[in-house]
Amino acid sequence: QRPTSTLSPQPSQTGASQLKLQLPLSAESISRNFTTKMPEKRIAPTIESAADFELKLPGFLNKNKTLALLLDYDGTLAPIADNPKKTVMPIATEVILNKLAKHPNVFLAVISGRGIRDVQGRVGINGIMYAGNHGIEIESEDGSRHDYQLPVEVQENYTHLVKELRANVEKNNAWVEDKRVSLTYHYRDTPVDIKESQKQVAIKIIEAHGFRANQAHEAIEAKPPVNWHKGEAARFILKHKFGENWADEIKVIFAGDDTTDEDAMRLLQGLGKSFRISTDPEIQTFADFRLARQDLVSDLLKWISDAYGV
Ligand SMILES: O=P(O)(O)OC[C@H]1O[C@H](O[C@H]2O[C@H](CO)[C@@H](O)[C@H](O)[C@H]2O)[C@H](O)[C@@H](O)[C@@H]1O
Repeated sequence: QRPTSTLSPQPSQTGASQLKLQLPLSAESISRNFTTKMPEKRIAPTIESAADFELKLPGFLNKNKTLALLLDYDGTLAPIADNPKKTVMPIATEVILNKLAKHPNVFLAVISGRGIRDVQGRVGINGIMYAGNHGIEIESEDGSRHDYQLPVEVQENYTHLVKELRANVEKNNAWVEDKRVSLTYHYRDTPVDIKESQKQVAIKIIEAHGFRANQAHEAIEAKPPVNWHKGEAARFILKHKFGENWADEIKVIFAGDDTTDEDAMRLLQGLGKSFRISTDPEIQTFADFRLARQDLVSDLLKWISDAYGV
């Protein structure tokens, strides 16, 4: 039988007595903790071509050092499609990703807002780590699970939330994607003149149930009110795989395109390099770089595979 574990609540949920468990262990990490400024969003330097990766990050990659590559799925590995069932990864991305997954010095994890089985099926690579539902569900390469346990009250509120959204705003071509612990309210095909008002009603219902409403692409992500998100999931994955001092041992790259990816970009600031995919030159982000187009993700992977001799 495969091992399972329940992820422990964070200090903000359990009281200060648990704070000591959060202290980093190495002297280097402790000093980094005290000298690092609070991360702030800003307009990040832009990467606009394949050549920009090495130009703007000279010598960052080193084939003798392990690289943890943490990637979002929708809008990152696969371009945004008008329906979640229609997404596909470009062939170039799929080919390089499969090769990188086999490299002994590359560790690959996909961290998605989708349900975990959904994203696993779409990426289709065995033997890598996956996180679904914005990190609430995590599955290691060997199939062992590390699920964040939602409080019973939150689970009950979730059930009511799905029902109420369906009854009130699942209309005019808008629909609810129920992912068991979080949901996405899709309104792309709602007529323009009622789109905004219907979306605002959906947000009110989500917030009335204590859930967080995050803007996504023609959709609202309703996430449970817990201190667990893609950032905590990324940190858990890195600790689980490489130990407490992961930041001293490995290189980390994260790429994502959405507001929910910003949690990972924020927590990884100064510890790795992150890329926010966005066509908006004014976008404020915690990422180190903005990728001007989704197709630059294939170039990012190519830059990595060249450096690692894949
Ligand atoms: O964290 P991700 O892997 O980026 O997943 C985020 C959400 O992606 C999906 O919705 C988005 O992509 C769809 C397909 O391109 C698009 O039709 C939709 O408008 C986007 O919001 C997915 O349906 C959600 O469950 C994920 O949370």
